[in-house]
Amino acid sequence: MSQNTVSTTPGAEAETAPDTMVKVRDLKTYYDSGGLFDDRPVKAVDGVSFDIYRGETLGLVGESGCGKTTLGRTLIQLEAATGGEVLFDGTDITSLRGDQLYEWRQNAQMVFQDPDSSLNDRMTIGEIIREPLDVHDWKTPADRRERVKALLDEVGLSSEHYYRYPHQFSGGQRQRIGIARTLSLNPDFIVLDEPVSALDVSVQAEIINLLEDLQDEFDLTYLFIAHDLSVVRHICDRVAVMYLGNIMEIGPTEELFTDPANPYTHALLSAIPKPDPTASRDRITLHGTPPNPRYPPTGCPFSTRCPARIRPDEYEDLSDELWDGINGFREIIRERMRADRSIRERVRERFGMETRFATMDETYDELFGDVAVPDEVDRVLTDVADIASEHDEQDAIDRLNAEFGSICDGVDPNGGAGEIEPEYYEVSDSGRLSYCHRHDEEHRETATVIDDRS
Ligand SMILES: Nc1ncnc2c1ncn2[C@@H]1O[C@H](COP(=O)(O)OP(=O)(O)OP(=O)(O)O)[C@@H](O)[C@H]1O
Repeated sequence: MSQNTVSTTPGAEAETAPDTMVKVRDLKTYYDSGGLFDDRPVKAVDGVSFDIYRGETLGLVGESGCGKTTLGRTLIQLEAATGGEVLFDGTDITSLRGDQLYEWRQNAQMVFQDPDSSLNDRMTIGEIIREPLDVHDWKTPADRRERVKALLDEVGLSSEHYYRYPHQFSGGQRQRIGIARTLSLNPDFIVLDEPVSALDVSVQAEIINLLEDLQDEFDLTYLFIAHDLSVVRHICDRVAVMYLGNIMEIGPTEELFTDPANPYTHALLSAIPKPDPTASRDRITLHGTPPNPRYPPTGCPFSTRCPARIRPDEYEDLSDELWDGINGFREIIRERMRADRSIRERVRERFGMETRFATMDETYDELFGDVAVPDEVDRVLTDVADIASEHDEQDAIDRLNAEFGSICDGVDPNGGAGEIEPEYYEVSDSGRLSYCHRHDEEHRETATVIDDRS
């Protein structure tokens, strides 16, 4: 992959880009955490910018909890944005209220993952599909009945199903009913939130084919949220990869799958089980779980687990094992800092009694017991362990960062005080974007760094 070092703002290439339907700019959706002692919000979507082109299927992938559903819901205003803009054909829908929002909603709908819980069991199929038409007072009751019958036909059901109830249908048929309801007001844009994940594998392909047919017939634009990357590869024109409320990479599907640019995309793709177990691509083990979105790390959101995290020059030659151990150490200290320790636990600690939290010595032994640690590194790590043992976790992390931190942790290499975040870099001729410092030409490319590890 040729590395293009020009950093850019997503959507900046709009003049030559295909017809843009939705422009998302610095969108944030935070949830109040309702914490008694800590009122920091859950940063479910933490400043994303991207475009959705008319008529395309844009995939949205990432681990559970990274903010996919929240982003999808915010795009159609089922969730209120905390900040930023969602421009649909130029109108910022985050600022619509009352009648205007109600009118606009006809244009954008959502298909939910679980067709069991999204259909009201006490309503007939006809009533369920007709409800949006009734709510919007669409034409006459007779027109509505006709429209519902036509929609039943469109989704592969029949008009006889009008007076039946959801429990009389299979999972796949119920999802067809959900799709018919979604189509009733003739939307332009549909968020498909894991539309086939709850269905039997044998039925998934049928629903995917139906969605593709409907897209062609009604010129629909889809945001397709999914866990299953093989489905995404099959159905999506472009893919956005999300991690901890941020979009890490976005670009054409095939390109992104065959030549990922962002370290997180590498990691996500390497976790796909391969049909051929002897295939050469190595699995990158992602250590730990994603950080809590109430306490995202400083700098790059993926820095705490990144297999290609940039190191300070003097530590470039440390073994990967030791480097991973140091990163794990930092995460454990971060966790301790935020652990929701019960009052009882705190009292026990206060009186020097044992608690369920491992001591720093135990942690240190576990991480570094079997690893060769050069003396100068050992001195720093022992120092950090001592500071953390005194519950000065922030001081311990500051000490770790001062020694081992890099631009990825938000540390300014020029000694500035502000926190540095990555920028988007254009990484291919198609305009694919990746959010990672590695694309700056002064650093080695991600693919090389990852290859060297394996
Ligand atoms: N109503 C809410 N109130 C508080 N926190 C929420 C709420 N909804 C979601 N969250 C939190 O926001 C973060 C993002 O959740 P979201 O459901 O958007 O992720 P996701 O990627 O869709 O996950 P999944 O794939 O499991 O559906 C999670 O940490 C989640 O716990």
